[in-house]
Amino acid sequence: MNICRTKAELKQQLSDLRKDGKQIGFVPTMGYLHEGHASLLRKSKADNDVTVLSIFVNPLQFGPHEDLDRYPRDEKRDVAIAEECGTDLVFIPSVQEMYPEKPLTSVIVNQLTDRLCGASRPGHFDGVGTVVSKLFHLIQPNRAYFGMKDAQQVAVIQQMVNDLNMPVEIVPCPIVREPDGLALSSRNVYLSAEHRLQAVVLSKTLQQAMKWANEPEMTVERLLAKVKVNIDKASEAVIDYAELLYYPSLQAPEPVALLQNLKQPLILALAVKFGATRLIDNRLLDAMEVSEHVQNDDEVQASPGNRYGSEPELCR
Ligand SMILES: Nc1ncnc2c1ncn2[C@@H]1O[C@H](COP(=O)(O)OP(=O)(O)OP(=O)(O)O)[C@@H](O)[C@H]1O
Ligand SMILES: CC(C)(CO)[C@@H](O)C(=O)[O-]
Ligand code: BAL
Repeated sequence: MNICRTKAELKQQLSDLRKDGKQIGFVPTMGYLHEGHASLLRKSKADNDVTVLSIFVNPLQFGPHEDLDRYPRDEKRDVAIAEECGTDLVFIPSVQEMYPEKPLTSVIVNQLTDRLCGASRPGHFDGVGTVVSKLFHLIQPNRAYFGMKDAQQVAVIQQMVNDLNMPVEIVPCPIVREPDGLALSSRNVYLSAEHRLQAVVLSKTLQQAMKWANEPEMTVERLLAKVKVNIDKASEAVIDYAELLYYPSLQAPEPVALLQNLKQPLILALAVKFGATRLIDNRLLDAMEVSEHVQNDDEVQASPGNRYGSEPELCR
C-alpha cells in the first residue's frame, strides 16, 4: 500500500495504478477509522481494481465553535486498518497542501442543505462540497463510497455530481452499528461511560419509530412527538433535531399527513447532544418497511467479525 501526502505524489501514483483502464474506487474520510470506514473500503475493493482512501480533517466544514482542534486522530492505526482492508493508496494531505491559500471558490448545494445538519451547522455542507469536489478532481475515481449514517451528505454529494456532471458513481453504503445498535462514529470516542450507555437511545428510538409508523392514524407530527419524548427519557440527551423528511429531496411532508398516505421513502433523522458530543443517526422508512413491519436488514452490526469498533476498548 502506498501513502502519499502531496498532490504531485498522488498524481504520479495514480497514473501508475490507473494503467490498462483500471477502475478506481474512492473512500473519502476524516480518519480515526472504524468498522464503518472499513465496510466502505471493503465494498470499494470488491467493486474496483484499485481502492484509494483519503484521510483529511477538512477545516472548511467545521464551524468556529466546533471540534476541529480536538477531532480524534491516529494515523498509524488508520494506515494499519487501511492496509488490512486491501487499500492500494492512501492520500493524507496537510491543510497547507489542500489549501495553500484560502479558496475563493466554494461548491454550494442549495435546498438540500436547508434542514438537518445544514441548518444546525451553517456552512458545513459548503465545506464538504468543496473538499469532495477537490478530491474528485485530484483522484478522478470511477466510484466513490459514502456511508448512510451521513444520509444528508449522500443526498448533497449526489446532487452536486448530477448538477456539475462529475463522471463518478456515488455508492451509498449501509450504516454499521455496535452490537447494542449505536451507529459507529469517530466521535463516539468522546462519550463518557454514562453518555455511551444513554446514546443507545438514538438507534432504539429509530427502531421503535418503525413500529409507531405502522399504527393506524399515525401522523408526521404525532410520530415526531413520540420520538422526542422517547429521546428525552435519556436524562442528559439534548435534541438538536428530529425530523421526518422525504428522501433524498429532504422536503418536509405536512405535519398532519397520515404516514400511510405519504409517498415513500421517508427518512427519520436525529441529531442529539450528550454533553459536548453531538451524534447523528437515521433510518429510512420505505413503503414496504412500514406496511410489513420488517427490520431493516440493510443495517450491518459490528460483531466479532467486524473488528474495528469506534469505542476506545474496541479500537485498540
Ligand atoms: N457507522 C458507519 N457506517 C457506515 N459508514 C459510516 C459510518 N460512520 C461513518 N461512515 C462513513 O464514513 C465516511 C467518512 O466519515 P467520517 O470520517 O466523518 O467518519 P465518522 O465516524 O462519520 O466521523 P464523525 O464522528 O466525524 O461523524 C462517510 O461517508 C461516513 O458516512
Ligand atoms: C466526506 C468527508 C470526508 C469530507 O471531508 C467528510 O464529510 C466525512 O468524513 O464524511
Ligand atoms: N461525517 C461528517 C463529517 C463531519 O461531521 O464534519
